[in-house]
Amino acid sequence: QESAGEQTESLYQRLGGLVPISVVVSDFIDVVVDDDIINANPAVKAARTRAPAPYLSYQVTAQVCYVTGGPCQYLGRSMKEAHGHLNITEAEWAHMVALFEGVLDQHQVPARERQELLDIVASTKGEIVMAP
Ligand code: HEM
Repeated sequence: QESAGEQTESLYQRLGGLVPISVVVSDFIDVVVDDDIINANPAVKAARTRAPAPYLSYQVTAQVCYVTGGPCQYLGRSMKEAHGHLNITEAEWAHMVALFEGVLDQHQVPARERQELLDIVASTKGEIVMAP
């Protein structure tokens, strides 16, 4: 079972499915919405009324479930539509990645899955970072 299953298991399966994914995403969103460096961006702070933490957790969980091969649909906006007006800077991006790494470490996500998640996040940078 081990040797046959391992090659074909999706990232979604290797992460343990929707329960651990939703917990990690929710913790990550809570850390980001509480963070002083991220909240120093006035457009991001202002967007919190429109997009409160539970809503972001829901959308990001659906997105992660979907892109990792899980049984979800992501029906939210594109990353460009969701972030284009937020003037997110390189420094804010780097800080968000560090916060995400911290949450992945807290939850002891294994090295391979951790790297795949970081690669997925990195692949969205061009659509999200709008300022130098
Ligand atoms: C520094 C980095 C980021 C910041 C500060 C940030 C902040 C935000 C904010 C404020 C919103 C709500 C925007 C609005 O409704 O006006 C939002 C939406 C969203 N973000 Fe991010 N975000 C970041 C990176 C990411 C990344 C890396 C992902 C996933 C790969 C992501 C996924 C989403 C999703 C799925 C939504 C909801 C889209 C919708 O409402 O349709 N964000 N983000």
